[in-house]
Amino acid sequence: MSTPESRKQRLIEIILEKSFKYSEDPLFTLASGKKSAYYFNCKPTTLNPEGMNLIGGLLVDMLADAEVTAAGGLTLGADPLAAALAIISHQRGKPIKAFIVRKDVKGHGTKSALEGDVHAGERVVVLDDVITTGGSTITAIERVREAGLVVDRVIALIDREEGGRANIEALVPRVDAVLTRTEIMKFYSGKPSARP
Ligand SMILES: O=P(O)(O)OC[C@H]1O[C@H](OP(=O)(O)OP(=O)(O)O)[C@H](O)[C@@H]1O
Ligand SMILES: O=C(O)c1cc(=O)[nH]c(=O)[nH]1
Repeated sequence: MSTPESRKQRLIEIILEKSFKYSEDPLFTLASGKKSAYYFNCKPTTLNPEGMNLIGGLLVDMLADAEVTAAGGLTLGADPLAAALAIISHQRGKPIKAFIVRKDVKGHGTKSALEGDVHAGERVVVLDDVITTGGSTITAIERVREAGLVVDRVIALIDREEGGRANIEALVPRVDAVLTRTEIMKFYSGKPSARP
């Protein structure tokens, strides 16, 4: 039978196989403008059927005691996480709705910043696939609050452990990560010289 630890272990394997990239020349440019020799392109994991199923289950476990009605974050990284959580939470009998925070407020029609069946006063989780500086997550938190929702906590798939978590903790009481960079890199078998 699978345990949360064995499911996390399998998720790490998928991330290392599909999402971890290393390059010293050229370096990756990050959302914050920082440069890095490594990059987690999470989409091949978060859009993978097994990856989605594992992520949805792990998020449901992490939210077992949370009184929240919905989860979502800044598009695009958060979207597959929110969808996976919505489906698995429904299957487990405690549904958590998905929502999407637009990068740009829609210029016509509803002119909305948030998409989904969410309403002012609801208690929600803000998701992100990666936290580096926390800037993207903080943008999502601000938009969510502007819409009148209450942020219960933040959950990221991967915390790169570069200070972003502390930046978010200044705004939200609780910030969790499914995995940290350290937990993932323990299982990286690339050249030692290529370790971030
Ligand atoms: O903590 P930060 O310094 O903000 O960096 C992390 C953010 O960077 C990536 O988003 P990106 O801007 O690449 O957008 P995408 O998800 O639309 O690809 C990732 O999905 C996080 O949201
Ligand atoms: O900081 C970022 O922009 C970033 C880092 C990373 O590893 N993965 C990602 O999607 N974004």
